Amino acid sequence: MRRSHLIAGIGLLALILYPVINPWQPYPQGVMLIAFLLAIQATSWNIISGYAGYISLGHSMFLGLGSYTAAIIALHTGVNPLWMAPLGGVTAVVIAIVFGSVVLRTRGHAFVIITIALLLSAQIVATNWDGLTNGSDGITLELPFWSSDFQNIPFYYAFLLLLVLTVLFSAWIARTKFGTGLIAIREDEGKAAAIGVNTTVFKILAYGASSFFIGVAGGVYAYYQTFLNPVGAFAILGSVLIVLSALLGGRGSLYGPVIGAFIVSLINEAATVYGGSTQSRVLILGLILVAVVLFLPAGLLPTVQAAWRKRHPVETEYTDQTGALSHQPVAIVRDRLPSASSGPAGSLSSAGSLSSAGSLSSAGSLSSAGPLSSSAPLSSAGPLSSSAPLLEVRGVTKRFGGLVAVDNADLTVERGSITALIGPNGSGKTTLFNLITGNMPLDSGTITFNGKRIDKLAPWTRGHLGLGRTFQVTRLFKDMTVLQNVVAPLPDGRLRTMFADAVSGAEAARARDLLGIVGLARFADQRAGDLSYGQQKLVELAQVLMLSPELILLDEPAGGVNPSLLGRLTGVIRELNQAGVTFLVVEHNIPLVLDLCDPVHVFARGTCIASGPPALIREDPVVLDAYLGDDWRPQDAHAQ
Ligand SMILES: Nc1ncnc2c1ncn2[C@@H]1O[C@H](COP(=O)(O)OP(=O)(O)OP(=O)(O)O)[C@@H](O)[C@H]1O
Repeated sequence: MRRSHLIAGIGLLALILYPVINPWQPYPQGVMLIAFLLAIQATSWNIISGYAGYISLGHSMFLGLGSYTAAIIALHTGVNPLWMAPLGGVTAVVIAIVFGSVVLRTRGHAFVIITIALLLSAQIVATNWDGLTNGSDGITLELPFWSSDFQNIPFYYAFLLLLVLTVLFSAWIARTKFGTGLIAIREDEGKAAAIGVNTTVFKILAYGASSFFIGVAGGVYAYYQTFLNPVGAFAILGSVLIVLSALLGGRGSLYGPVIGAFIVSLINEAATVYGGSTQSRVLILGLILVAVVLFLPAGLLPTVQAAWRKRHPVETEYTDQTGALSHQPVAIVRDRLPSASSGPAGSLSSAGSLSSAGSLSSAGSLSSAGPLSSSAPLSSAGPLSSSAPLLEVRGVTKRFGGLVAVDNADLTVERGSITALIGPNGSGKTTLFNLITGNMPLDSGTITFNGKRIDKLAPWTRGHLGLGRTFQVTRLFKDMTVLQNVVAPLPDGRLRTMFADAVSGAEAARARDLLGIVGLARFADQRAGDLSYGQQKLVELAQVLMLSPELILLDEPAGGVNPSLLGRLTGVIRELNQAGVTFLVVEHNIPLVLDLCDPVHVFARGTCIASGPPALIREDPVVLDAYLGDDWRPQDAHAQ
């Protein structure tokens, strides 16, 4: 990255000096400033479509909105449109946020089509709102007040300045938790919500942020052109050029859209000049688009960077299944948990059990007894003295069409327990997890967490309240590093938290501590997708711990995990439980469940048919029937 910044800095210096060295050449200056304009648009587009993964094919709408705003105000007030350009940015942001709050409810192809519809609607409004826009006759502005001898130079520097600001803005976003959240949304929106990312607000803000500098540039562009009409201002080809630039250069990277925009602008200009007709450029650009999609799906910059990394490999550690075990035995976990002297009653004794001074019913929360590291409380757990259950599910039902996946189910999770939820395949366990964490809405019933009704709350709000979960199949953000994955969760929805540095000192230290607890600290800087499946499960646990959860829902933690790593996993669960974290575990590995959990709830056909300590559950004929007999029905449980 440092090398990229250096090259970008040298390139910028050359661009600043170019008109000084070559002041009397308006044509190349004009070509360059149009390239800057396209780069501003592609870099802005990258925020919503590259970082967050919501592809907009109507982004040139914001250029038109900025142009019209500056032109209309200039026309009515007599002020130079250049000074009105920032208002073009404000208009773009307002429109983006208002419409974004509606259209961002869609995703995939639907979102792409709606953004095109928005662009065309803007064109229709501009054509028909004669009183404001002068309709299809368009608006003619005064010529620039400076000499035509160096007419392009002020525009050249204005667009270059805007481009620098846009790139800095985009780089800043990428460094914040907001940026990490956008990438999390792109990679797995459901997972992002589960780790506290308010996906609705993030997407709307990203759409707004992606429009501002385009709107400002639109104001400057109106003055550069001195004429604008609806067809030119809201042209679909403009949007296609933006998308092509970002795809060619490298969507999601910082400098990729800029590089792509420079290339596309030059090809566009060459095709227009040498291609015989302006239509030939459409054909040429279309062919380039096809070639990029087929042969350069990641874009130029990421492909070059990958080739560079291949030629200059960095020594990385081999991440075998047992790599974590061999270097960080479970015992190290104890060292990182609060010692008896580090906090009030309720700390762990050196033996790893509760000291006599504190029990699960002591007034102080174990989590508040002391952080895992000096900076980080393990859990935001409320007072453990409360005798009320931590989680209560009452009469919850969820239907998928005619299938009743969860049928009037009740479930209680006591504070400080490791509660199991077992049952045959398809009995509704994962669906119940999804209902508890808010990944899907329930049809009826109530869910109370820590005395508060949560069944109507968004998944991220439940996360902020202290409800964490892991998934049946790990859902790490595979292209982020292990450390970035662990710092990705957001503990609250405050703007201050959102715009804090993604990997800041104290937080990074806390994340490394948590990785130490699961025995993977030395893999912090490796790509998460390169870890073994079992290691990814452990990273996911560390990730959830960043939210300081009171209750962690583990969906099949042992599934697909090498037996050697399984010992570490259960060891970590026990240690965390002793430090105050409550667990609800869905698991098919029955020996593991009976060893680790108490109580055990048994689910069949969407409802709880038996509950009790493992010794009783092991012997229960109803449970054996539910697992073994296909013809079993819930009423059989009552008949026994
Ligand atoms: N999104 C969905 N749409 C339709 N049906 C679904 C959906 N999710 C789950 N189901 C159905 O609901 C029932 C319960 O599924 P669920 O995944 O909750 O069971 P489970 O007990 O977790 O199973 P397993 O142990 O195999 O993971 C199944 O019949 C499943 O096919």
